[in-house]
Amino acid sequence: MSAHDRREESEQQNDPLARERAHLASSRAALRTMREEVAALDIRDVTANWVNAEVLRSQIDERIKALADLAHTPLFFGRLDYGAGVQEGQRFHIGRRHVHDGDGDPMVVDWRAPVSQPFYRASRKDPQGVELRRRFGYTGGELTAYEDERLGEGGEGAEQEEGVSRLIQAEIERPRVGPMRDIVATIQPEQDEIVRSGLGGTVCVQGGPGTGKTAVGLHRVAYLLYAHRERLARTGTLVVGPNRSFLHYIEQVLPALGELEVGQATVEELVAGAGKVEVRGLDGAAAAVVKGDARMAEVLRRALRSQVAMPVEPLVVVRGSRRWRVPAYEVEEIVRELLDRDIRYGAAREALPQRVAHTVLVRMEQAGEAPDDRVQDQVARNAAVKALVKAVWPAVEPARLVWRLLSDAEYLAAHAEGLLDAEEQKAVLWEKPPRSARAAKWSAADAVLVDEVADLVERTHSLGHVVLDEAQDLSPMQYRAVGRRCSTGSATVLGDLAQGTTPWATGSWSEALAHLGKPEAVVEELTAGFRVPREVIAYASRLLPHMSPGLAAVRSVREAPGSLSVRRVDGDGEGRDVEVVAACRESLGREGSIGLIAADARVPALAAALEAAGLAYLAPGEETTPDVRLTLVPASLAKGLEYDHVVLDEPAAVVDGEPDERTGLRRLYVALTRAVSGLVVVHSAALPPQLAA
Ligand SMILES: Nc1ncnc2c1ncn2[C@@H]1O[C@H](COP(=O)(O)OP(=O)(O)OP(=O)(O)O)[C@@H](O)[C@H]1O
Repeated sequence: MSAHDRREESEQQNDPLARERAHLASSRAALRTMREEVAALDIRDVTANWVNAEVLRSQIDERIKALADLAHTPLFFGRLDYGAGVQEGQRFHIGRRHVHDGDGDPMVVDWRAPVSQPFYRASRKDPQGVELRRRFGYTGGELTAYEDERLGEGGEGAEQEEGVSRLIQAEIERPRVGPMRDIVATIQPEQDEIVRSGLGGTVCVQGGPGTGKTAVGLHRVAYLLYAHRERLARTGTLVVGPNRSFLHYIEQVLPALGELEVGQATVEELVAGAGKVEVRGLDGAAAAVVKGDARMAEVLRRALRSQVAMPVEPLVVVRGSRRWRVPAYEVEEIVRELLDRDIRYGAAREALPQRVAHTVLVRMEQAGEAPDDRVQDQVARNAAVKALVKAVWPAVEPARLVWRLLSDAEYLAAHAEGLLDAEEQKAVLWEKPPRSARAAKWSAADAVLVDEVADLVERTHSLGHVVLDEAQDLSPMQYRAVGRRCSTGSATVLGDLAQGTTPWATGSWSEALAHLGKPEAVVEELTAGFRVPREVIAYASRLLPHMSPGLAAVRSVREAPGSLSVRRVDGDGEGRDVEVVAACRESLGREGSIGLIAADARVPALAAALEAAGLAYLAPGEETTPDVRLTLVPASLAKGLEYDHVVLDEPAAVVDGEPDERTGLRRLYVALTRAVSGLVVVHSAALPPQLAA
């Protein structure tokens, strides 16, 4: 060892930060070795078969990808030193993935491993065997700080009674560029309980804006994939979000956690794929409300069952010189029995010929013949039996059935009797019925109806786990559509009743969960707000009693003095637009992302104003870059998104852009709660009185 090395070693021993940096460096080296080992695997030794080799190769490629060392995601973010107990004297560095040294000893443990759990849960009251918890701070990939909490007896440290620690605060306020990031280093105890809850049960999370619902849902998927990797690899997992721009915003979180296999879709995409109808039409609110109502499920069920017609003539099967006759009432018995059983229309249709053939077989036996199974199959395929099935239990094309219901007033009336009143029936009927199912301009709600019928005909494939975000906005029929995609699995349902902005938005989680088919799900509440500073959330919460009475305001963990500014511009709108552009420019003088949120109808005018001022801007879902950090956001797309700084244009226009006041106020509430560091409200019209109060 050189004198220089010796000096370095002794400095490290005295300097904890230097020691941690050294551990980081050796962990990275170990990760590199792990990657090289995988890359060097010679698959010729293990498989001679070409197909197997291809499969193995792609698995190895995946593994290499998963072992990548990402420059901007620190390899570990925390450390636990256990005191007395099962893990006595053990020390673990906690990170996004497991890293081990040449002897197989862990250098970094995965945050999802059981030994990591106390990192998120232990407190001074309940240390869970932990002596010391250390959190690391990074600047541009460099380990630059740490924060200690001594949880053992008489301990002291960074833990605070109120609010969150300094590092967490800094993490939340770290300027945003690009898509949503993970929160793995700073998951809070109440969030962790949800993240680590078991795969078997469905969890529903109610939480105000910025309480971390989306973050928690995504981390739960990552956790479940770790804890039940094989099972979920077989059954699949899916994240359902409200629109594409939202899905783009969250799409990097799971890959950053090493999970590359999770699907993402909007409800519309889910059902359009299955029902094979393309959504090209729009419904008025009245039609959409009825089409989304759960009573429609019964209308569809009745219509489908009405396709089954009782036989009127006996079945006559000719085989060789003999004729076998089954009277109509006997066939009817079989049909009724199939109708009574809880099986899909399609499955019953497949079972019918075998059942009928069986009665023929019984007759043959009674006549002294000794037919075997092959004979039953032959009879089932006999032309007379086929013709009977076609007449009695016809094949159904789901889109055609829905087309007929929405086109034919009498047909609808026959199946909606006692379920939908005359006005409701009128609301769903097409004014000008398309000539065929193919020619129909299906709406989003129609596609859900087709999907429901498709499921009645043939069971929808169920995934192992589905995360449903912004769930408050789904209609009962949409809940059913999502529910059948996790009928044998479980779900994480995330939402905020106060942010419901559809005419059918759910009023209670128990109702929503019943439609989803998970009435036994537990409803958890998140109450601590991470995104929005205290001053801003207090301002937005003025709306709560007017739009969602009974819901408690979010308790923000962050104080950011000066984070709210409300600017009134006298005179016409031109002055206001100038002020809006000025506010955007001012925000651009700070670090991070900027969202200009405005009523949808105001977007074109503001786009023109930004262009005239030479300010480049993006649409929601387009990734911010260091060069273009401003996004022009129509209020209807703001849900779920966030920006470091928000400029909110004309609150009254946001409220007026909605069909009713309650929806308008909720839309405004969403817009007011997108800011992490600062909100500037610019208006020339009077503020809505509920906000001005
Ligand atoms: N424990 C945490 N540590 C650090 N940041 C957090 C934590 N929890 C939440 N956040 C941050 O707070 C912000 C809001 O989180 P998220 O978008 O998940 O909230 P939400 O409840 O889904 O909000 P909304 O109702 O508005 O959709 C995000 O930037 C998220 O990273």
